[in-house]
Amino acid sequence: MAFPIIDISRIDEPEAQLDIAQKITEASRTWGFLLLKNHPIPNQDVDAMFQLGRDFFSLPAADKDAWPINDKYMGYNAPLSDRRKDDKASMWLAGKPGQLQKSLNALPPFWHEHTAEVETFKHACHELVMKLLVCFALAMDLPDRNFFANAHAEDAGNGNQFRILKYPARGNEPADKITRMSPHSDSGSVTLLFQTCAGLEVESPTGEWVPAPHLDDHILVNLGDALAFWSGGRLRATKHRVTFGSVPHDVERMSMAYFGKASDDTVLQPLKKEEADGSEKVAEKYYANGVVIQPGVTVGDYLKVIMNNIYGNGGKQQLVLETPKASGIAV
Ligand SMILES: O=C(O)CCC(=O)C(=O)O
Ligand SMILES: [Fe+2]
Repeated sequence: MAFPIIDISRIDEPEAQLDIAQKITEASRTWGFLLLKNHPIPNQDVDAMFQLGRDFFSLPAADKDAWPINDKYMGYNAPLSDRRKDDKASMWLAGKPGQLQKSLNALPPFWHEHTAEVETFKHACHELVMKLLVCFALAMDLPDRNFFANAHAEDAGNGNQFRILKYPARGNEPADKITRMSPHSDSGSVTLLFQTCAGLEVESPTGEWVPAPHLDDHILVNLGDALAFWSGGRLRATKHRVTFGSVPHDVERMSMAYFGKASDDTVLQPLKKEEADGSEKVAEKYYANGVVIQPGVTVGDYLKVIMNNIYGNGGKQQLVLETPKASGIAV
């Protein structure tokens, strides 16, 4: 089954929308990953954001290290600090619109004069996430096309997350000795992923690791566990990882991820799924990244546990070396 590539140039046209929605939703059910072609985010804005990231990461450590990622997903994540093994650095710029300018003390000074640019880019990403959420509801024939989108207001709670990543060139290290990004599924709803070159691998519908294609000017989309659970299994949160097997040893890789998530007070009650015999089945439990999600949990509570697993208590940069046994989630 070929990796899905979907042209969304006509996504706003009523005559074309249902067909595009069905293609996107089918790809999200089978692969949980797809490439968007002819999307509305200007390529020069993507390039400009990558350039900001490049300029920032090339600063001396002293200009970055004093602003580690906080529990609002803002700040810098130095190389090898995620679970002390992934060889990448990242900069988190989360929050609802306007929040970056209000949180300057959490951000390295480099970003202080770029908050407006980042906010504009995040807003464009969010608009696209909303369109995709409408597509899912349309293709699932839900009574309200905004069923998912309404829970994803851009200015709700702590807002959405945006992350710029840099994976250094691997130099003389053997490609298979380095973990770039450990296998994981994303935790929220819809992730938009921009990349400067290949390197991402995803679990195919038949369970093998396969490279996600890298095509200029396309956006990769994948789904997170909260939405997969909520959809009652109609959407798949696919495991993915980053290796450098397919990237020349002297090439660094950058990526940017916009993580659209439902507002923290959203209660996850999985949609019922009709079985072949006409009976209705509801998912009772769902395992994701060492955490159990059960019906009735809120997105906020669930994400808190995930954050804790990756970054330690309250996101205060106390690292946990082992993922704790599934616990803590209020169910
Ligand atoms: O760098 C990439 O391509 C993947 C990033 C990713 O999976 C993540 O940030 O969750
Ligand atoms: Fe991811």
